[in-house]
Amino acid sequence: MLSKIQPIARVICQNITGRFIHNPSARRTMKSGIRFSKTAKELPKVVASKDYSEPNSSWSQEMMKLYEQYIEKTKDGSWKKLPSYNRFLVLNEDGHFIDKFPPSKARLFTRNTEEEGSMFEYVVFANKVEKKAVGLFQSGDLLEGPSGFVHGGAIATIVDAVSGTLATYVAGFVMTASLNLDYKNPIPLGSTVIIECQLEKKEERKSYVNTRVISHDCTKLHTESTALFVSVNQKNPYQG
Ligand SMILES: CCCCCCCCCC(=O)SCCNC(=O)CCNC(=O)[C@H](O)C(C)(C)COP(=O)(O)OP(=O)(O)OC[C@H]1O[C@@H](n2cnc3c(N)ncnc32)[C@H](O)[C@@H]1OP(=O)(O)O
Repeated sequence: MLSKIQPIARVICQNITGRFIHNPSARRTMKSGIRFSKTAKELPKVVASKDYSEPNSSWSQEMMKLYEQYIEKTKDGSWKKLPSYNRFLVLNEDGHFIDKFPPSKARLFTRNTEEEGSMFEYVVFANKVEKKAVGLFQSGDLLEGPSGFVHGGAIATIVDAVSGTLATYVAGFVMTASLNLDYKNPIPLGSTVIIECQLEKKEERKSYVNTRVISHDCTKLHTESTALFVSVNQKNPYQG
């Protein structure tokens, strides 16, 4: 088992709480719902990789200004900046990687390029008490749909990613069961928008999230969305 998982372990390192798995011998229950048992000490050390939600030179002034506003909000502990990597680590309840983990070339769809600014530049902040998340999203040239505007599928992707992050943050491992979008106004390619997500209600395994995508200056509503996320045993999604 160990020889199989070592190559994967070098690449991935994420849990949604932002805590890295640098101490495999620790026995604890992660807030994400991914449970580590004492057998986790058999796992190789997992090394942190790049946090793609850190600012880079492609970020616009608008993106940076909003980022700094939200960083300010993290200072009293009410909001938390969630890190973002290009793989998602899933362990079973015994602390081992699940059998059907994607091959090592797999990348999170929204983090699949090293070319800064070309696709999805985004960062997510979350407030657990208020059950809210805010995504700051700057669209890159490779996300074009209608000339000069962002593709509707790319908008759905980033709304799914940010609202799904909120659902994961409050409910643990989830899958998107439904995602409904109303496109109100096109998003200019290259612009920065704010993605505001609110957990509307949670009923047992079901988390309902409402989302609004607005312009960086809050003057225009671009998209509205409702989504249902269903909590699943983390082993299920990869069982054929
Ligand atoms: C770094 C972190 C990043 C996090 C962000 C990630 C965002 C991206 C997330 C994704 O893209 S996930 C990929 C896209 N989604 C899928 O491929 C999911 C495919 N569907 C499934 O796997 C299953 O249908 C699902 C897990 C959603 C539910 O199957 P289950 O067998 O586990 O549950 P079940 O069918 O019993 O439904 C549980 C409850 O949800 C309800 N439900 C399920 N699907 C529904 C639906 N579509 N609409 C309304 N209700 C639904 C269902 O009625 C039931 O309600 P009750 O408990 O009240 O009876």
